[in-house]
Amino acid sequence: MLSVQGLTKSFGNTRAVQDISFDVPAGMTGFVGGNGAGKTTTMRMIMGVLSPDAGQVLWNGSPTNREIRRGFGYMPEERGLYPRQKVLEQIVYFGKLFGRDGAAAKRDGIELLERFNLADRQDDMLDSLSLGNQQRVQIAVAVIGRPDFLVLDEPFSGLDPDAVDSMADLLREYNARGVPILFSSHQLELVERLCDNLTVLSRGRVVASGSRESLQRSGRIRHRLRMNTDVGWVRDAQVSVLDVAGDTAILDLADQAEADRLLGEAISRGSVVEFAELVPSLSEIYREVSK
Ligand SMILES: Nc1ncnc2c1ncn2[C@@H]1O[C@H](COP(=O)(O)OP(=O)(O)OP(=O)(O)O)[C@@H](O)[C@H]1O
Repeated sequence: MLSVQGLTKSFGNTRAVQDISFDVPAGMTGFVGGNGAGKTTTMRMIMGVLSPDAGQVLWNGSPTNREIRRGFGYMPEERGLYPRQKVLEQIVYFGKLFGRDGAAAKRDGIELLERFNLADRQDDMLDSLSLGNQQRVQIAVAVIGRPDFLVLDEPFSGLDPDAVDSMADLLREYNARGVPILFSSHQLELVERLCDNLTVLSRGRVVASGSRESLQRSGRIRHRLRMNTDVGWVRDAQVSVLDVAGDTAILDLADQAEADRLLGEAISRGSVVEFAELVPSLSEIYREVSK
């Protein structure tokens, strides 16, 4: 597990991140936040590209160093590949930098290119590929060293739906092998689809962090009541009413006792068609904590 502890970083007078702490356990962790929230700065500190003003990064309980970070795969925001180098050569080159044997890196590189439908482009120059395809090569480079941990800065941006799916499949596979993944994204529907955990930054601070389950249970759970009759009466039922429209009401109930009381009153007034908890989606949680 990776732990970020109290990281702080300023650029001149700009406080990019301030005393942020969160864990990246096994599974996939979505790292979200508005423009300038501090995601890239945090990822760069995790990778040792930037040094923090304060705080530390732990990997399985030990402070990270160059050697530990050699086991981390990274897809930086500024996609740092060589435009005038052949695709496969480039993947093999990075594989060797990560200590892989050349032949093994070549074998894995070809397999990765096949997965991304790029096998026939392996001897082409990188800059002859479309941007989306260059991004697929960039992810191949991030995983060619067989990383223990993956840090991916906006891996899905600019990809078409097929490329998103093949990227997502690849990440799930690494995840299943026990590689924790931290990825940033502005695409909340993807975060919703892929993530077990979520960390939300807002203006350089962590405003929510944890498993999907714990985050969904931490706020107040809303309820939807639908009856075979008008539910306008809930306005006088001394509960917090978020919305009423005809036969349906959305309610913010304090606890089980309040839910039981409301349901009892509903039954005494007609037939209850639905009385259900509305568990928030990760996107809703994101919007709520980022206000
Ligand atoms: N090298 C730098 N020099 C000066 N300011 C910087 C530098 N890098 C980041 N910042 C500032 O730090 C803050 C956080 O930026 P960062 O790139 O980490 O945010 P982000 O969450 O990745 O944003 P985005 O979603 O727009 O990529 C911003 O105010 C940014 O302008």
